[in-house]
Amino acid sequence: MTGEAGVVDLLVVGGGTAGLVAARTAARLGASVLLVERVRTGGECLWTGCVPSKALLAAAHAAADARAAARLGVRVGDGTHGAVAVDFPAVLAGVRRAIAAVQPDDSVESLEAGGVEVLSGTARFTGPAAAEVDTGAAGVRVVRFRSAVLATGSDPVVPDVPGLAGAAPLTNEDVWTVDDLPRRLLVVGGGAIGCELGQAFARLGSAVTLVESGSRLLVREDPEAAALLARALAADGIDLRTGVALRSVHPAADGAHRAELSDGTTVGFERVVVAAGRRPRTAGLELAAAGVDVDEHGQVVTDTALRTSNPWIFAAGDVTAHPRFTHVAGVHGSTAAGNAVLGLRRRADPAVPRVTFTQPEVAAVGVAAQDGRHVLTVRHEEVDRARAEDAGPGFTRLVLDRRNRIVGATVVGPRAGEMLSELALAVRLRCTAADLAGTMHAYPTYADGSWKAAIARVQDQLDGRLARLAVQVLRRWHRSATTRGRVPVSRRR
Ligand SMILES: Cc1cc2nc3c(=O)[nH]c(=O)nc-3n(C[C@H](O)[C@H](O)[C@H](O)COP(=O)(O)OP(=O)(O)OC[C@H]3O[C@@H](n4cnc5c(N)ncnc54)[C@H](O)[C@@H]3O)c2cc1C
Ligand SMILES: NC(=O)c1ccc[n+]([C@@H]2O[C@H](COP(=O)([O-])OP(=O)(O)OC[C@H]3O[C@@H](n4cnc5c(N)ncnc54)[C@H](O)[C@@H]3O)[C@@H](O)[C@H]2O)c1
Repeated sequence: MTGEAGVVDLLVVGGGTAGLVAARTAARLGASVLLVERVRTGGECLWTGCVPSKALLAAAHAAADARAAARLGVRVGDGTHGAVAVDFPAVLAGVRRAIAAVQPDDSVESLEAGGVEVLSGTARFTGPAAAEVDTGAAGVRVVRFRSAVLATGSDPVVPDVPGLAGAAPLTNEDVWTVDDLPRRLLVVGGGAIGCELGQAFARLGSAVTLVESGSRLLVREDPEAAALLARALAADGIDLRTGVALRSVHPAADGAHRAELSDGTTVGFERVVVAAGRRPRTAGLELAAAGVDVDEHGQVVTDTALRTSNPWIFAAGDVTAHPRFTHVAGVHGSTAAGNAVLGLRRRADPAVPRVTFTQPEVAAVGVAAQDGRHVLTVRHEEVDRARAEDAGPGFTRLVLDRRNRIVGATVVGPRAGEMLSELALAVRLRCTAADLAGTMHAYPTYADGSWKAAIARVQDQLDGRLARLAVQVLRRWHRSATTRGRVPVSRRR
């Protein structure tokens, strides 16, 4: 059966974060909006990404905190490491509850209440302003559109390693469905997913080996932040193998497997999770028919206003070359929809905050420390809250440009992600170290770290030759003015 609707103002392909926000934004602007989703609205973040991983980490961190409580004089059970019991099915039930709690916000009902028409099916382009949606039993629907937002997300990459397929590798898409806690878990990849899942499973009781082919974890972040995280993961019992790639996988006794690594060593495991990067989801979309270009990695190419090579088609979220985060998908979805419906050229904000939700959290925004920039670092040893809580190593690092504007920051420690928001605002508003130093911060908070760093910079400048001269002149003038009685008595000390 083929049906043809009238021309919609905006076709949105994909009902993950980017598509949901794009559709709602356009509907709020009065446009007629059709959102096509092939599986279920909510996308990766809700079902297989942020929400389940943060729920799993909450359980894992609770187990670790209980084990570490004796350090603060609090005994759990008989106080031994094994006294903390993890009920893995109950942990997974908690993960499902977390998803169910968030799901209504992303539901078809909430979209429809916002004025969005939702069609369940798989879209493909048939021309620069036309698409077909295969709805399964209800047949194919032809859609003509004035503009469109592509928001089809990304798939996990499973490397073509001999024998790996035989070990039934898990990815973020199905790791939530394992019935039993794996006794030995191999994690392939030391990016955000590998670090978060690796720490979660280690803290819940699996013996985890993490293999990363690069020379360190979190390759896009500050090297010292990555080093601190590596120490923390090792303290959780994770066997970290960096600079080593997975070469092949072989069956072993009792349904287990043996991995051979590029350094000649082997690792035994029951289950393997692959977190080795992402691939944009464009297969079957017939982008060529729509005149939409992709780059050599298959990512949809956009300009700064998120417009593709077809001026009426925009793209947002993981399918583009932009950093793969939910907040990026949401903000870019909104920007793309606004530009598409109103004909604007608003730019996507380049200052992207990023947080890896391990313990310690690793949070960063803007540019990393590099030559030619002024870098200020305050370590946990100088932050009273960290000292009071015996928080372990961590730091705050600010990166300044030549005019003392904050252009980047990295924070490693408890609640680093919460601290980051102030620094993201500082980067966006081009605040200087003096602006941050002049903003009173509550004591004792971890944000003391960034405050102290900014104050140190201002004090540094006051120690400069010109500043010292200015202070001397001011003091002399003040002294002579008070002597001559030109300054009111109330201002004299
Ligand atoms: C384990 C994990 C943890 C994460 N944690 C975080 C985190 O803590 N914070 C953070 O910011 N980010 C996190 N991310 C990243 C975040 O999940 C993604 O960046 C974000 O969900 C991308 O949203 P999207 O809308 O671009 O894509 P998606 O959410 O993947 O949505 C795309 C949608 O398009 C649909 N679709 C695809 N093709 C078609 C078609 N032809 N027709 C119709 N529909 C189609 C798909 O079914 C899907 O629903 C995490 C990712 C993972 C894997
Ligand atoms: N907290 C968060 O915001 C959060 C959490 C999870 C994921 N994410 C997003 O999801 C995206 C995907 O995450 P990811 O961790 O899969 O990708 P990634 O690209 O960040 O990391 C993948 C890692 O796997 C390594 N690798 C690739 N092939 C390998 C092999 N054969 N053997 C050993 N190592 C190998 C790579 O060197 C790389 O370091 C990230 O870009 C991130 O933005 C965000």
